[in-house]
Amino acid sequence: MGYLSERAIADLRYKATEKFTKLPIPKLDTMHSGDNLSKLTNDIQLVKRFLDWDGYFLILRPLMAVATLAYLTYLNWQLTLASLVFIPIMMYLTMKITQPISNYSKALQEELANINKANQDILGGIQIVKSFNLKDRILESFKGQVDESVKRGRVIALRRAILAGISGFLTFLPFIVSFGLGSLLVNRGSMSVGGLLAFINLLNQLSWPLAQLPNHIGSYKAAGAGLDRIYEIVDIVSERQTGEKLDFESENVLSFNNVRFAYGEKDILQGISFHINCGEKVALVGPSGGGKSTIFKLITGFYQPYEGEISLFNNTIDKWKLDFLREEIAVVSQDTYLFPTTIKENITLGRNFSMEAIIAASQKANAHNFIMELADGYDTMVGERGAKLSGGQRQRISIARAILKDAKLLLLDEATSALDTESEQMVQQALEKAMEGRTTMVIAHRLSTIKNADRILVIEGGAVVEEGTHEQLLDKEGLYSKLYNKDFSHVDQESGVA
Ligand SMILES: Nc1ncnc2c1ncn2[C@@H]1O[C@H](COP(=O)(O)OP(=O)(O)OP(=O)(O)O)[C@@H](O)[C@H]1O
Repeated sequence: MGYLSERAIADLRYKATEKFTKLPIPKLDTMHSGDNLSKLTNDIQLVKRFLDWDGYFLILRPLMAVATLAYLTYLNWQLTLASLVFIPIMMYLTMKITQPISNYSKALQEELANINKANQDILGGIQIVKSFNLKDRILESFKGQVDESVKRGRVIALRRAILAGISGFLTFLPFIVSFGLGSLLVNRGSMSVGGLLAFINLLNQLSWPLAQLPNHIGSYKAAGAGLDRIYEIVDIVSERQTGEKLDFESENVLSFNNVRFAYGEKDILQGISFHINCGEKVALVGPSGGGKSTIFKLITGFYQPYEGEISLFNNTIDKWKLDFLREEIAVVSQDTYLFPTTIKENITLGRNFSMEAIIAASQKANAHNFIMELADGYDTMVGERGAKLSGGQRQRISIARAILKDAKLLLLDEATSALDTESEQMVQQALEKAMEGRTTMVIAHRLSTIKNADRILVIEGGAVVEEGTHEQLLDKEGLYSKLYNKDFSHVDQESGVA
């Protein structure tokens, strides 16, 4: 049973974790990682406890009871019948009392998941909690959740305790009956003292397993509730796995044709059309919330469905197998995620590259020098989420990653977070190197990137409202010119670029 339980739990863990890698991003947007982790730990633990312990007894004890019952009947069927008259009552009460345990267990597991969520929010936002002095407020609401989980746990404990009491009492009754009735039979000479003692001894082998049954049934119900919650993930329909590996060689790298998209009820893209040819650098600019990042999310196939047509490398996105398509798209996003491992592994992401190639990519990304200054160079551990590196260093690592990937299409989301001037320049140079000779779409926040682009798309309210080069757009005196005058004209004057 131990072997089977370990295997089953490992399979369940793998199945749930694998599912997470296949979940559609819109679905993941609606889930909380604290709840997900709770399912992978607390709920799986419930199932494990049942398989390790109660499952075994749930099979063994009824078998023992049946075998014992057969032998008791053989010894003296009248005494057996009289002693076991209480068993159906016990069974009935057990069923009645354990019935709601699975619902209570589910409620308890949900409350434990809420506690996990709160823990994760507190730990993830610990600097905000401290700097905004949120400690008391947060702990107060956390205490409320803990108290609620205790309340729900107590309801289950109370049911189990009542059950244990009733079953303990009812399993005692057969002994009283068999002692009383058995003594009469011995007096009458229709049973020997030895026979009665053997009967009572055996009766113990029947009533003890039956007395334990409610506990095992309670655990079975709780495990079922845990399993239900795990299957809430496993049963979600995966992201599309169909499609083909098509040819990446194409002059027409990317095109949107009248694309409309909504997050749920909220319309975001209102019929966007544009195309990018091989080798072009196109900058997306426009007011916050206009839909620039949403365009990236559609290109990588993260969000569906949409209206209109999106083509990559001359084929509509639905013809591509997404895994293959993503091989040739490199994304550098604003919030760089680094895994808690070495710098080298964060750049290669587990793929096989020669050290020369890794160094060359890091040099282009302006990262090599700072990496070599670290105690363990490329083998330096970066800490959770890259906590041991500065914001600019993290960005350069993610640029090195993208350069090494050497994908045909680069999607860059320039960071808006403030970096000091030197770090900013380093990142800027790294981005320019990454874009060299590569088809690039960049959500641009820096004037130099915008000016270097072959074309600029101005996005507002989910539509391309202007398109052209920097000079052409300034001449139009439209939205771009307004944005430029508001955000950048002073930069040009200071740097003497204009
Ligand atoms: N996952 C999501 N679910 C629901 N709404 C979303 C989601 N992501 C973005 N939005 C909404 O879609 C709109 C467009 O967001 P998007 O991130 O594409 O804008 P953006 O132009 O990139 O903005 P910014 O320049 O501030 O990054 C916003 O109103 C935003 O609130």
